[in-house]
Amino acid sequence: MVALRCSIRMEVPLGQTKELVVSPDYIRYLVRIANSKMEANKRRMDGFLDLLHAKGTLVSSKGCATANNEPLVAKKSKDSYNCDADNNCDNGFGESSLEASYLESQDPVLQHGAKHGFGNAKRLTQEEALSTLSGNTSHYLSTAALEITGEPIEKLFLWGQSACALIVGREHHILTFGGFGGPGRHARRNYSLLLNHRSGLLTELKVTESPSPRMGHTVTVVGNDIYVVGGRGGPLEILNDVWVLESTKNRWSKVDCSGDLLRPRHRHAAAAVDRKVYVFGGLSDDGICSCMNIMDTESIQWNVISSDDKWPCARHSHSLVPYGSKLFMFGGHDGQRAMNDFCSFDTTALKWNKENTNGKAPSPRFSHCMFIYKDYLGILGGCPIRESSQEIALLNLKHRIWFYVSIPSLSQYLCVRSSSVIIDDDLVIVGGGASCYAFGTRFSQPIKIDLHLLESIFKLAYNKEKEMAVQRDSVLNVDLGHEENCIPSDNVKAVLDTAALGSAPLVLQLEKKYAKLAKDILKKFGWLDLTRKARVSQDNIHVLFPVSKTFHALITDKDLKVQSDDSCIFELLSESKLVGASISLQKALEILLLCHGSFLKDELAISHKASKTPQAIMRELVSALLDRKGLPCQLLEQLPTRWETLGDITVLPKTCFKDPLWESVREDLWPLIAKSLGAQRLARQGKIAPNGTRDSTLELLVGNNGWLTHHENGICYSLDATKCMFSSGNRSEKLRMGKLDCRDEVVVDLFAGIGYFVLPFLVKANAKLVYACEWNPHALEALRRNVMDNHVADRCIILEGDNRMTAPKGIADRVCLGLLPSSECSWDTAVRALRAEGGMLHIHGNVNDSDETLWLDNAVESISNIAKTHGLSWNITVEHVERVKWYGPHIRHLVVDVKCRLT
Ligand SMILES: C[S@@+](CC[C@H](N)C(=O)[O-])C[C@H]1O[C@@H](n2cnc3c(N)ncnc32)[C@H](O)[C@@H]1O
Repeated sequence: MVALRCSIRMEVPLGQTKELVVSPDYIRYLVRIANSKMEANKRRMDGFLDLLHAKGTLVSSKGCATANNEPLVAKKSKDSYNCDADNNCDNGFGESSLEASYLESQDPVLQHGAKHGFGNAKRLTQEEALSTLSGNTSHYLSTAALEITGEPIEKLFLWGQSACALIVGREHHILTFGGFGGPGRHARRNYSLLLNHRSGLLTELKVTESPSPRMGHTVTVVGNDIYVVGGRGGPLEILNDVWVLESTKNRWSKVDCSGDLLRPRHRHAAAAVDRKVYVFGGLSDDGICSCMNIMDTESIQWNVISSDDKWPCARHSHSLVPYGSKLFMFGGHDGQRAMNDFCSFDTTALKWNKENTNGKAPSPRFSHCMFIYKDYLGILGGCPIRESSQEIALLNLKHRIWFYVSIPSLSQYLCVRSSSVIIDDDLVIVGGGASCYAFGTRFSQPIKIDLHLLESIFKLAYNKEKEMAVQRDSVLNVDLGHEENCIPSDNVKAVLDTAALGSAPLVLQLEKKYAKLAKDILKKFGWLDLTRKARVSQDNIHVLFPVSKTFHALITDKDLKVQSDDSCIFELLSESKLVGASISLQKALEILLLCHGSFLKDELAISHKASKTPQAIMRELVSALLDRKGLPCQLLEQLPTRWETLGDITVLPKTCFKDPLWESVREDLWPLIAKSLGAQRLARQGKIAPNGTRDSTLELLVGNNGWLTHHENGICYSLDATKCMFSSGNRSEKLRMGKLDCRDEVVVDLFAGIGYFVLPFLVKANAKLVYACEWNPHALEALRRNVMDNHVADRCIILEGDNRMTAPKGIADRVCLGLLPSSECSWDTAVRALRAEGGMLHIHGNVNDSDETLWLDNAVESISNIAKTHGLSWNITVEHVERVKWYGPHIRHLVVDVKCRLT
């Protein structure tokens, strides 16, 4: 049967073997509708993109679900999800812009928002994590994308693979087997890969025999052996075979099992305890399984355990992990919906139990990852993709409390059908991805998450929870009245539980009648925190004064005694007497105590603090650093107020951190800046070198290498940003070139670079052929990669060397001359490249705004003269002038489209 998938859940049958079931007219009708919908969709997307540009708010935004946050799910049949992908999508707009010139401080269009991922490749210190916590932000754990060397990273672009930890030599590695995806045409795979998560080295295990290609199988470690069970080799090939890899011998061998054999299945879950592999659930040809099959790896025998009333329901795409003699199971899909039940299987009693836990249980999901790290069980990712995809749900197995650690950068990775492996303190996530009809297939890069702070985070979260419970029970009032010589207890009620108040900003709450008096005293002694506002409480009875920590410390000092017989205090309570009166600090404190004050956390300030901008976070962190190092706070004026992102590198403008004093703290500084901006890698822009190769002088501040992939206008540009420039200011011009219709044209780009215009000509304008001239070896390396990555290499001829020597002659319909400040050196070459009948030249140049007419006249005249000297009788006209961007004060980057026609 051939059908047209015309929307997510609707299919239109078109034909079956040797027979059309609809008329050709009907097919034409469908194609017409489909095309007009695609057109309408494109217009909407273009409009959306333009709006984002106009608002200057284009930020990196990866990993999306549908509008209602439901996953886009492919259903093969009514009641099963046995599709090859859990379908969700990437919106393809993972881009932002980088400005390479003077414009970085001038053009508001380029003032794109900051990147809001909070991933951080650096291992946080405990101190940093704690300060982050007390700052009330919840981004505690650092994530880092693994930089893969050895085998191409595409080999790891798989989902439905399975992985485990394996010791090779003395080092732990990750072994991953099978899965769907891989380099070239995606397919089910059967290669075994070894990944060193520290060095990023990826190698393929050379094995003589191997299980057949598959996905949705399991990989389970038993001692030194690794067992692969079942999986799906194809729509009609559901498997139940068992293979073992003897890690010491690099040999896979098929296990000849006996006993109550496993029904063929995929998307089951497996875990091992005491040399037995336990398999639960999965999808079989007969439906979803609910049995527990146990394979004893010593007797090589399968057993099935029958269900009882506590038996969990049938499911697939769930997860199972061993912990002592127990197996914990979470989530999965029962054919109707995603689940979030959490139960355990006791491998000694062979019984299932529903687990009782405290705190909010993780949201329902399937195809997620689950792991055990020390006494924590963690869950992350899975379908449906929603906000919770940016956090790890953690269960403290001792206290049985769920808590959550938010890692916003996780949203960049599709942790769907991925594998998670714990090695030491690292959680490594390999594989995973999804496909959706609208945006195609996307695979996740391998990442690692440093878990070493988990214990501290739990303790803090736990204490905070306790503290909130204490607050809820209003037990914070500490009575001071028991002390000798103190004012009687009914006179003084101050909330003084310092530990409970922690480091939060405080307010002193007083009845309104004491407001004026208290304010005067607080002001007089500098205890009022002037950065926050005093306000009336919600009950309208009290006034809340923001107070400094010093004041809180003074008033909670044990030695503070209020002299009840000191009549002067009561006299001073009269406002008129206080004004101008000279009172001691001791007396001032005593008066305030008499006002029945209580200390509360300043919830308003806390909530403001929680939503701090990256600028504010940066200022706070750097200010503390300057303080620690004894550097002047005036340096704060050199903090950047804006930045750009290029691929995953956050690029600061070249104007920031200029003072040489910053050099002395650079080791501490750059990681802090990266942290405040949520950047994986950080760089500072340099001037584009005014040399023939227009070299980048971008300085990498955090990160090891400058290679990145930047997406713009639906094209992916890879480059080493420390070697080659990338001007986002030219974006509109790239768009304009991409909008041309070049399908019958031969184009020559005389200054191809990494493919700035070559790619729009090929990918968007569908040029028949593009000759790309370039002489910079770094740009050439990127260009070669980019034409491959954008699948246009077959229509691009790369000519290495000086275009004046290499450019073809008499064949071009269009020539692009994208060199600044001037491309005049190759105008002659451009004219000679055009066909004898003429064509179009796109001439770039930097032009003083008062000289524009002069420049245009000069261009037309020069091209006419050059044509004449080559015996070409052309009529030369200016078709269009594009003002691309301001390059410097009064200097514009212009492009003139010069049309050359045979007269
Ligand atoms: C980087 S792009 C220019 C992009 C942008 N319009 C600008 O200049 O700001 C220019 C490229 O042309 C290359 N180039 C300059 N002169 C060249 C020549 N005579 N032959 C071949 N390539 C050349 C440089 O190596 C560089 O990669």
